[in-house]
Amino acid sequence: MGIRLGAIADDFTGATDLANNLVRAGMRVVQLIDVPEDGGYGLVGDADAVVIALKSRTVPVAEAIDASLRALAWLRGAGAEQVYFKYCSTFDSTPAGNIGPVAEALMDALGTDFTVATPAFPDNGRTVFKGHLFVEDVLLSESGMRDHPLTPMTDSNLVEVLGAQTTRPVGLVDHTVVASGADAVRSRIAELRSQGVAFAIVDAVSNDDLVRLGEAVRDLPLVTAGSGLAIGLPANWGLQPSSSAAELPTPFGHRAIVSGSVSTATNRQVRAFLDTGRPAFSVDPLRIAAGEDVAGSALAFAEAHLTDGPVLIYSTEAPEAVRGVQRRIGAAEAGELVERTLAEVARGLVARGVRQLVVAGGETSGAVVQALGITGLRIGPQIDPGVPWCAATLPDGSPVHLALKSGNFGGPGFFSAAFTLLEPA
Ligand SMILES: Nc1ncnc2c1ncn2[C@@H]1O[C@H](COP(=O)(O)OP(=O)(O)OP(=O)(O)O)[C@@H](O)[C@H]1O
Ligand SMILES: O=C(O)[C@@H](O)C(=O)CO
Repeated sequence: MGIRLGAIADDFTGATDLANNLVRAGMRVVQLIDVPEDGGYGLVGDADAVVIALKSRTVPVAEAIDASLRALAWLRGAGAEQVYFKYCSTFDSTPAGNIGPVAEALMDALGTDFTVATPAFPDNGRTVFKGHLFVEDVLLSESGMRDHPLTPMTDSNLVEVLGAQTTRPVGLVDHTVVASGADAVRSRIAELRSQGVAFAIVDAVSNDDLVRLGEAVRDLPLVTAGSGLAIGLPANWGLQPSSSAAELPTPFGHRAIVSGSVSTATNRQVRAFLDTGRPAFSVDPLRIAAGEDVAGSALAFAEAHLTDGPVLIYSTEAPEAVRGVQRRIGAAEAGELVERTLAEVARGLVARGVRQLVVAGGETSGAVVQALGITGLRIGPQIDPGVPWCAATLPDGSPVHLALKSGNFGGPGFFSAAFTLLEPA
């Protein structure tokens, strides 16, 4: 039997976020890092859903389309009955894309003329009302996303934002319809379709809205969304929440955290961890740029402290300090140097017996997972909304537990809470 749902996520931590919501709603899920070469269908096992993690959010449009179509072909080969294109709950994109152009390419490949779009994820404060996206209590355009270096979001009206990225008409299924139930949503979709509308932004302010929407989109070959819509889909295959969907092997080994995220939530989490007095090593990008062996120093520090871990290795700094570094050595250069160093640190930690590793930051997670040679993740229990523990196998065959945290996810005590969750009850 093939998989039920095949998903394509435009970044690493976003893929884990989606997989987490599917698991919580009852699906067994495998997350793959990029499209497997040479088939690789053996990785699927007994999974109900496969999420392929791409790094396509901010690459040139043609590259994003190409990677997404390769992922689609693989998922269809695995038997996917429905396809889910996952983007960020803050709709991270520019007028050039990549959400609109990728969605259009997937629609064409699937031979469908219509899909829905909603980044709503109420558990993390993302809601859509009258087509406008809110982050907690403020409009997207008034949130921190307005200053994002790559995808500044200065318009909260998603009908307009998506409209600028696609040649096809964009409509709205508004909240009065969603609140009336799945049949009302289906009727509205039929009406929009008859008017030649190709995309419908769908309002959702609660999990109940997403469950109703999930039921309504049962027969669409393609859905596009943040991770929120995932809570409404497994029931379409008769699957119900069950703790066995999130079972992972027993964890062992040393514990560490690698944080290259510079987001507000991670800054708070690093401060809270430092306040506990546990061992922590700060990675300074300027020392890396000066040619010092910062990874070596970090690993020497970690080695001395792993037995009283978790140990934190972090480059996380407040925006002011990050801007200062970027002015000195350039944003792209700083990012690359830090990612390379933290990836080397992660490899060294694993070589020193770390088998429970938390990584903070989407780009950082991508660099770490690639450096560790991991090709797939089995999704386990949720630490905080959007962030589960995962189990993976290293190239030498040994197991490792990983938690890949999006920059803005998780409560202040996330780092300590993550390890507590793995302890026997
Ligand atoms: N102190 C620093 N100075 C400059 N750049 C840094 C510093 N620390 C980390 N970086 C870079 O900033 C980028 C952070 O991106 P990353 O995606 O890992 O985290 P994030 O943006 O906070 O989280 P997310 O993308 O999950 O929302 C990386 O390229 C990282 O290498
Ligand atoms: O949807 C979200 O907010 C996250 O899964 C994400 O994509 C962060 O990069």
